Amino acid sequence: MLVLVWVWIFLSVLAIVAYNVLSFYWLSPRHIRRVMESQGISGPKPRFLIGNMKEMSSLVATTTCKDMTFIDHNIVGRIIPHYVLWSKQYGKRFIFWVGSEPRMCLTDTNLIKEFFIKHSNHSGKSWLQQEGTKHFIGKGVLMANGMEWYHQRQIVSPAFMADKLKNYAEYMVQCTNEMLDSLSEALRSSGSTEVEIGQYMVQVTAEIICRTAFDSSYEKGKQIFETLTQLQHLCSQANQHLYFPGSRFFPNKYNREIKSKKKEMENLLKEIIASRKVRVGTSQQSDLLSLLLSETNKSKSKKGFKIDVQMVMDECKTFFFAGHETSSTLLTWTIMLLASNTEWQCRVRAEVLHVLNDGQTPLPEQLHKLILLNMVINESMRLYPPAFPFPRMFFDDIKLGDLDIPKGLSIWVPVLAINHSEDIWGKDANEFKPERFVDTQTFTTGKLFMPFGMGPRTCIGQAFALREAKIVLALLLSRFSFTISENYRHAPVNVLTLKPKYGVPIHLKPLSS
Ligand code: HEM
Repeated sequence: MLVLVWVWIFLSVLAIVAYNVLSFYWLSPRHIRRVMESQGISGPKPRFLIGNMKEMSSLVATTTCKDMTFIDHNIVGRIIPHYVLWSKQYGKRFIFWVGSEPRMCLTDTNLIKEFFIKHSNHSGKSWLQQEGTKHFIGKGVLMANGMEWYHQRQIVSPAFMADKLKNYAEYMVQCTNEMLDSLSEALRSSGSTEVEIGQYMVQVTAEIICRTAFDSSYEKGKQIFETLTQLQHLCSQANQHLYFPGSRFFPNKYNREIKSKKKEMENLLKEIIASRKVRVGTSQQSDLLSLLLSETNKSKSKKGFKIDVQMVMDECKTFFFAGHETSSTLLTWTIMLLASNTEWQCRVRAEVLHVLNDGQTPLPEQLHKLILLNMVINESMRLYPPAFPFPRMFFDDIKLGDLDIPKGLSIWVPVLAINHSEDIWGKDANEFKPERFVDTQTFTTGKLFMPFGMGPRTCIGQAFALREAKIVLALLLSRFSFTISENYRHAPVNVLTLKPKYGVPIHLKPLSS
């Protein structure tokens, strides 16, 4: 009798699992496809489990296998060739499949605004995205959904208030001056004028986030950054197998390595946390880490949300990643643009020297006056957006403009294509022309420009990132002039952020000489 009960339980569990797998991988995608096709929206035919992943990766492999012949900013066909192909075949709104997840491409300005602003409560990061980043940044604010996201955002927001940013500016200046000193030293010791500037930008942004968010030095944070980068690469390789049910449990090379790297990183984070726990409560520190730690000391909040040590670590990983990868990319591309457009470099330098006076210690109120520099930064983010908003999945059936959107469909906004669209920016959309940003009103009205996302989930570090970019660039411009090296190979690639594949070698000349 007992055996029969066990067999019955086993078969019931098996039936539930089978139904869920069937529903997730077949019934629900089929339903979504039917609903969208009935509204005239179609796309390339997906394959079972892998969707259109194979076509996408082979298209990208073909377009990125070679360098571009000259510094051409027309990079849409290189970075998102599938968008170019499918929008021609199926129109601007089309559906493609990442594994079993259907994503609808959306380029219509009004619908994008409606989607990000009005429907953020009904949408969020999908299971596939969360699984893909789980071992790398965990369930921090970037990947959380619903009330979990809301509470986390409330907790970390004070670290990005205006008064905190003012304090951070001092660290930013200090870290930048140290980086510029090490640049001077590198030139002196090597006897060469050439440096790969990207690595200096990675270092300075890492140093800044370590000191401002975690009150730790780069030396301490360095190991974390290295482990995080290794994890990022391992996870992106392992993600190619995520479309198969249960693939994360396979004891393959990636999963084993991911497990051990994750442990290594969390041990490092635990060390930082333990050393800070001693100080929390005794000091007036209000950086990100102390805000998080003081939350762990509280008993349950009103809504039952409690932050534990794992959550603190996930938040730290999120900020280590989000707080420096994007910023270093922005700085590197901007330097590439200024190094290959020396007329603009001279104009911005003249502004910097005029506004900063001694050029050594930019004050927050002076940064607001760097209008030309701001225009250059915007133009850089338009041509080479460092990050794109993640696709968002609808968790309810909703109406978006004229469309009935079924639950389970994700929206993908091709920011790069929008930023390079001739319909929006004019015939010179692929040229470097910072003057298009002279009139800031343009962007609050017609044009869609969203380097930091939009709506309630907009980038929490936007003001931080812009302040940091202005300080680093202003100080660099006030100490050096630079030109692009003949060794520069123009080869943008998308590896979570949009990066120059071989870095950016430039020739530097100290201004005093
Ligand atoms: C040039 C620099 C940066 C760019 C272009 C950028 C861009 C973005 C974008 C597009 C999003 C939205 C993602 C989405 O909608 O899925 C985002 C979110 C986020 N960013 Fe940034 N970011 C930058 C710098 C920073 C910095 C310096 C920090 C922290 C110190 C930061 C922390 C975050 C966090 C925590 C989120 C998640 C917000 C949420 O979901 O509520 N970012 N960023």
